[in-house]
Amino acid sequence: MLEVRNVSKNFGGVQAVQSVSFTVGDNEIHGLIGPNGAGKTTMLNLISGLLSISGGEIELDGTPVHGLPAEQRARMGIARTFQNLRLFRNLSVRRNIEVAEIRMRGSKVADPALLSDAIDRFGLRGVMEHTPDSLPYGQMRRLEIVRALALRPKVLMLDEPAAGMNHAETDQLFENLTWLRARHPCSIVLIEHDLKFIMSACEKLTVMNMGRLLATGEPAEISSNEEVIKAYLGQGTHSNGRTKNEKLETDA
Ligand SMILES: Nc1ncnc2c1ncn2[C@@H]1O[C@H](COP(=O)(O)OP(=O)(O)OP(=O)(O)O)[C@@H](O)[C@H]1O
Repeated sequence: MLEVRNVSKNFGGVQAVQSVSFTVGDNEIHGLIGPNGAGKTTMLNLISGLLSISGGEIELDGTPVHGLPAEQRARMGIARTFQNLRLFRNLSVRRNIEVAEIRMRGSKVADPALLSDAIDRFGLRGVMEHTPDSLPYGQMRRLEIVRALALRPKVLMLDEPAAGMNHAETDQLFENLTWLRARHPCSIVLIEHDLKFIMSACEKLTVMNMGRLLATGEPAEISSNEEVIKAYLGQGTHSNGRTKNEKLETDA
């Protein structure tokens, strides 16, 4: 179980995260949502250790992790993908996966069967010797997820995994995450703007707005929460589940 308690982060005068608390249960798919600039990516960076907290506590299975370096947290099972992909562009897909494994575990492949199954499931088997740049965007995002599995995560954090994907790819991603949880039980924390995806994929949601916690609970509770509707959902949802803001950004 991942517990975030009263966590804050200041960048100089900017209070990006202000005393936010939420809990991610074992084997739960938990969505982190909110408008642009709400502090979602900052929260993922604080949990993974890319940034240090200004206040509060983060615990994994009762062990405080907020004082530990990112690599140690990764070894304990906190894995993630990035909003802007961070793949080794000059290495093959195979090496990208192996490097993650070597760096974090000190052994080549900790769970070869899991990785092999994930490579098949996420459609990477036929492109193992290709470099990431030669792959369609959706496949690069899938590679990031498989690479994170090399750490055999307890908590897998995905920053906008459906960004840039078409409807068919988003549906496939949903099926893949369902498959993954059955194959390798772990908690999944998802940042996503695709509300249709998030509402069907997640069992719990945490909503942030301007650095603060707006609400945390089950999707049905959240979608009828007046404050959430006012700050986020009420921005106008399009048929693809995206908000007006995003549509405008896409159009720009
Ligand atoms: N390294 C940084 N230095 C200064 N300010 C930062 C830094 N990183 C984030 N911020 C600020 O913190 C706030 C929260 O940003 P963050 O990227 O976490 O939001 P977000 O909810 O992930 O937004 P989006 O949905 O657009 O990705 C914003 O005001 C942002 O400008």
